[in-house]
Amino acid sequence: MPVSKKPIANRKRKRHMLPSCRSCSTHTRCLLHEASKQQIWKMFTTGIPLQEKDGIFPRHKAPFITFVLGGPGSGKGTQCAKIVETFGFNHLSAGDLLRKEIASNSEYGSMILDTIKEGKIVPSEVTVKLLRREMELSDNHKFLIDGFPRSEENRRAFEEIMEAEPDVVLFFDCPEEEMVKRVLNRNQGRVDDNIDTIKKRLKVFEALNIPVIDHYAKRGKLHKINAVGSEDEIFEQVRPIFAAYQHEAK
Ligand SMILES: Nc1ncnc2c1ncn2[C@@H]1O[C@H](COP(=O)(O)OP(=O)(O)OP(=O)(O)O)[C@@H](O)[C@H]1O
Ligand SMILES: Nc1ccn([C@H]2C[C@H](O)[C@@H](COP(=O)(O)O)O2)c(=O)n1
Ligand SMILES: [Mg+2]
Repeated sequence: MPVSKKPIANRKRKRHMLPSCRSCSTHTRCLLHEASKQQIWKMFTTGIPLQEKDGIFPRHKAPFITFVLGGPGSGKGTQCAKIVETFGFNHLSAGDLLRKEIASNSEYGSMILDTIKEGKIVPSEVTVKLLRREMELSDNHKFLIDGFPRSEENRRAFEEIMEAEPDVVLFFDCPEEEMVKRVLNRNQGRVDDNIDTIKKRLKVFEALNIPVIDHYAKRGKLHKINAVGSEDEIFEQVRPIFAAYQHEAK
């Protein structure tokens, strides 16, 4: 499933619209440039436009963040596609971003591949860095963050690094036997779609993801969806959640 509708070339161009350091003409890393990016992020998460003197193009909208949770094969990606179509969100799948890192032979690629094959969770700083990069490059302030946070460590890292919390958390609640059936029928060539890895992923989901779900339930942010039924039936439970927020998220 594509992570972004925009071609890479356009996304790169957008990054170049960001100001470079005042003291150099390149976009290479330097302390001033890093500070400038920090300012952009601060503004992005607070929604407070920077002043003219900051030398940064102002963005006026605070991000609207939805976390999409559920076990392996519960239908997160399928429902995200429908939410994008109906409500115009930018869909960021943590799993897709990690698989892209593997495919691009990045410095973390082999570690990510080993972790995914084992059904375990990739260290949070890697995943949060990938999400943050996509969010910084996005023109769209409405984000669906699919398959994240997978653990309390993921959740805390996001809150600390991004200085942001989700507005909405969706939980697709699906029985294990249904999830196993769906994953084994998925046929997308994923290295983790085999019975051994699925069993491990289900254990990791119970041990690490359920506490995150409980956390957001206690904070009144969780929307539990019954993930059994046709795709359209499930979407009819999702639709009113975003319809209610549509004004706020615009
Ligand atoms: N309501 C549904 N009924 C039957 N099959 C479904 C339903 N929703 C999705 N599927 C199918 O189940 C499989 C898993 O769905 P999907 O990839 O959306 O799950 P996921 O939660 O994103 O899984 P993962 O965490 O492994 O990425 C896909 O083949 C999808 O077409
Ligand atoms: N926050 C995340 C999300 C995903 N991963 C790894 C481990 C998952 O089993 C795999 C596939 O994710 P999915 O496409 O099923 O959402 O990616 C992770 O480590 N941390
Ligand atoms: Mg998925």
